[in-house]
Amino acid sequence: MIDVHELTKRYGDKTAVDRLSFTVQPGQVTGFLGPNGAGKSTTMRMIIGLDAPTSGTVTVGGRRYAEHAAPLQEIGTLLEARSVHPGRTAFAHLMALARTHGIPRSRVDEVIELAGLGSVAHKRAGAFSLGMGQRLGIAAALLGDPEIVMLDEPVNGLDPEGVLWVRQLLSGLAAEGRTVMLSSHLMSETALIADHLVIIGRGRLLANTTVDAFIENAGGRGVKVATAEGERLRLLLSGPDVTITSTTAEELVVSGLDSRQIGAIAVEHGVPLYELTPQTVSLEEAFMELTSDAVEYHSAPADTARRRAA
Ligand SMILES: Nc1ncnc2c1ncn2[C@@H]1O[C@H](COP(=O)(O)OP(=O)(O)OP(=O)(O)O)[C@@H](O)[C@H]1O
Repeated sequence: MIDVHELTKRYGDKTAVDRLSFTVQPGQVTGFLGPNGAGKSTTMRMIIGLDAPTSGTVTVGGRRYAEHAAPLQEIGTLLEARSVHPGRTAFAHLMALARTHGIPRSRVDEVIELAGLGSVAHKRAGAFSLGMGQRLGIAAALLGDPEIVMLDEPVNGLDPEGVLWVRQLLSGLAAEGRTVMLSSHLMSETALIADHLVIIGRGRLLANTTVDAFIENAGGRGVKVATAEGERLRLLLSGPDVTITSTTAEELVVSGLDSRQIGAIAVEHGVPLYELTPQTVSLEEAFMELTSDAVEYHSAPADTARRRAA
């Protein structure tokens, strides 16, 4: 468990983190969200003692980070994906880290496999793509087989296969009872990976909620379905936990069933579909609404910018 209590960090006049309190529980994936500059990295740096709080406390597994004899085995972190010597191979980088903690070579081989780095393990890390660098960072975080894993923007730069890999990896770690925290500034992406959300803006806590509750508040997990047989499909999909609204005769928004279930029912009854789209827009909008007062730099709406330029 990570326990953040009344944590505050000031840089001169700037308050980066403002009396922030939350806990990250074991057995689930917690998404730590906020717009750029919200204070996520600063908070994570304080969690592992890279920055000293101005006030407040934070403990990792019941103790301050510095009090752990072998921190790598307590909490694995990815904070700066590119903090690898570019001339070193992935293997050499992980081996060097392992030696500082008495971790055997067999574990290095294991995390290389786990991170899908087998074919590039002996290539210089400086030549790695952003995605490969992220995988190496995640491999390093897992090296000590830690009970707590904290990753800063782990899916940044990953292709869809990489995002899926991170998702499966993190939910697997959580299922083993570990504490998993990842930061992001992308709501819809995080909602796919996380079970719980801690959302901050301007260093302050804005929401501490389950993903399901957040989605429910944002209008539910709707799926947009378009068909020429709207009325028939509505009857076929109806059920006690299903809500269906329609914007036009050919368009339904369904909650309570996912797109896979809707597609299967449509095929079973021979109803042709033109569109079957899980709606994530409302989620992103709800996040933007929640954090809008906390965004440091607002961009002008596109039409205002165009008018100004004209
Ligand atoms: N060393 C520093 N000195 C002065 N100000 C800082 C320092 N580090 C961070 N800040 C400021 O503190 C605020 C929070 O920054 P932080 O990097 O923690 O945000 P973030 O949520 O991680 O953002 P991003 O998503 O852009 O990484 C920002 O306004 C930032 O400019």
